[in-house]
Amino acid sequence: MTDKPILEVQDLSCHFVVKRDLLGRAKARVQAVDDVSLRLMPGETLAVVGESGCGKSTLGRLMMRLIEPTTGQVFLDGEDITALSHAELRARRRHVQLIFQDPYASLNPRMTIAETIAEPLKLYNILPASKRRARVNELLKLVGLRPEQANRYPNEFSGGQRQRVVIARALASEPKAIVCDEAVSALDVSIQSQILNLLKDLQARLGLAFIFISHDLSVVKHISDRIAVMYLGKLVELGTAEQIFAEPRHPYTRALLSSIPVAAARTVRPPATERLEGDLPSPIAPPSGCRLHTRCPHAREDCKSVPMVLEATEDGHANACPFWRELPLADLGLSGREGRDPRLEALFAAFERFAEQGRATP
Ligand SMILES: Nc1ncnc2c1ncn2[C@@H]1O[C@H](COP(=O)(O)OP(=O)(O)OP(=O)(O)O)[C@@H](O)[C@H]1O
Repeated sequence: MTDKPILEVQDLSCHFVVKRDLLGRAKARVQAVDDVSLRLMPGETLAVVGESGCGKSTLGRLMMRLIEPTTGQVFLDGEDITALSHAELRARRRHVQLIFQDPYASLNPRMTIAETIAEPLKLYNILPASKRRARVNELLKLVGLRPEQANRYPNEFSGGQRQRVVIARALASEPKAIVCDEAVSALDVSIQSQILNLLKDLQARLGLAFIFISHDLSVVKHISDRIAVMYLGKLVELGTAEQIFAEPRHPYTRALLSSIPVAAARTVRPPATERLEGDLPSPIAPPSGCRLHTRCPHAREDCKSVPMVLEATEDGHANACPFWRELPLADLGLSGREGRDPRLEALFAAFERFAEQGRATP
């Protein structure tokens, strides 16, 4: 890895206007992303996690300038893409690709797989028409599909195969980074691990960097180098996957981790010091100070006014709770939880039962 980020966002905010007065002036805004700074290094996987509505997808789209930031900048390979014209931006977009959750919705049902994968080759003028088919075949093989499948339509493929096609199309533009927005969430658990393995394999072969957006901490643990945790548009913690799982510091991260179910049929209720109270506040009028204070089990008076800024310790592990050293922390029992995705547990249990039956049959 070099020390120059492939993608960087600085003080990035996106406030959507959701209500206007008769004169068209903004009356209410959703603070979807608020003052976020992050760097993605070449070849790295950075996960962005948090509850639904915390701003993960908006952040992913801002990184590609698919939506315009309210304030802040996005740098791609050192170049500020928020300052580019739309024509200039189009040329740069090939370097960052986006993979969505739903492989059904992101493929055109009227285009063959070959046409779909060849699209970026044509759009970005990467190859002349005569060489595109050979490249499509290469890309199909790279994602574990067969060139003979190239003339088929998306409806002839399973969910996992379609996601492979989406990945092949993303690779066609030779990106340096891919934003995976809940890229495996819609897939069965066994297919999820195949796609995750494929992404890891492609990363090793092609030196790709990934932003991996997910609400599922047990998925990101195994594939991420670093993890950024978001709450109500703000970054609350940032560290290596090991730091986040071994020593979660922010009460929000701790609550997220302690709510990972331990086993398929058994969930352990987290201790009161690690549980959030109440519902997610409205992002239109987020709480003052630390946005978590209305739900935090450790909240004190100061939290209503304390600025929500990431502070890093020497090891680079950053979090936005200035009081984290003083928190009376319970043992989260993470050694029993880490990576124990309940769906995987169910799958392993099914395998074991199957093996048992096999042994019992003469
Ligand atoms: N175009 C939009 N106009 C108005 N509000 C929006 C728009 N897009 C997103 N939001 C709001 O911004 C906030 C963040 O949404 P976002 O989709 O980024 O969250 P998320 O963490 O990705 O959630 P999910 O996992 O459910 O997709 C939410 O309150 C959402 O309702």
